[in-house]
Amino acid sequence: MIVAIDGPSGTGKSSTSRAVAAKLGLSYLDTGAQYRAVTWWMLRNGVDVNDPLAVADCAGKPVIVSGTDPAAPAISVDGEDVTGPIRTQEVTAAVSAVSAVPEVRTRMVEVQRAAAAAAGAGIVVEGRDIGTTVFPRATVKIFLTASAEARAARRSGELGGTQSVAVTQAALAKRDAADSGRTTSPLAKADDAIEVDTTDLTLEQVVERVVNLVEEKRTAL
Ligand SMILES: Nc1ncnc2c1ncn2[C@@H]1O[C@H](COP(=O)(O)OP(=O)(O)O)[C@@H](O)[C@H]1O
Ligand SMILES: Nc1ccn([C@H]2C[C@H](O)[C@@H](COP(=O)(O)OP(=O)(O)O)O2)c(=O)n1
Repeated sequence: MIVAIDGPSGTGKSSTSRAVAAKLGLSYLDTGAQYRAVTWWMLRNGVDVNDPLAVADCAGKPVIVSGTDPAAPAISVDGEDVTGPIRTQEVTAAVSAVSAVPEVRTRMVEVQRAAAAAAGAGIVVEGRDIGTTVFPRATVKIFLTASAEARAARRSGELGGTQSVAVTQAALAKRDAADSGRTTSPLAKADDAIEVDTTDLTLEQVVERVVNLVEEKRTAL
């Protein structure tokens, strides 16, 4: 059982995926955290993140290990826990450039498929290209959306008011454009994904909808 949850930033992928995995007794994988971890490694090692050749050259170096427990998702690079450090604005600003490099993606997709193969009951995997590229035969594919205003308000809330909603909205738009516009495996809705607009739904409502969709599919299998 593979549940693929894709969508742009701030649509509720992480919160929804964790809650759905916990409710259904499935594993959970945050692929965005993996791209952030590679980006953190590049910055730490002085690699020019805007030079795709330099990034490609060392794409195979960082060893990324992701926990798959929805109650405590953790991620390490070369044995160092980077769960906190991968959320800095510096990493957020650089992650789209790093994740556009094909060599980085090839490496991460291997890690993602291995995590799914190791998950006993099944796994909820969230990202940008899970339904299109990583698991094109996923059991259920969900594509979350929300208005630009709602997404910026949510993210800005998370940053504790340290950044205005307008600045956050501009940064999200820039990242979405880069993620949707890249050549390799861009952010996209799979043809057979079910779109859920979360703008006017509470998190609980979104979780309930996704759990129902997964259970309908399970019954039909
Ligand atoms: N339906 C919703 N309504 C209101 N806030 C939400 C909803 N879904 C998620 N959030 C909040 O929005 C923020 C971003 O959610 P997150 O799950 O990290 O999104 P994503 O993984 O798509 O970037 C979090 O603070 C989360 O609690
Ligand atoms: N499957 C994925 C997941 C994320 N990415 C890239 C593109 C995103 O801007 C970054 C960070 O993803 P993440 O899900 O952590 O982003 P947000 O939580 O929405 O801020 O990683 C990707 O290219 N492919």
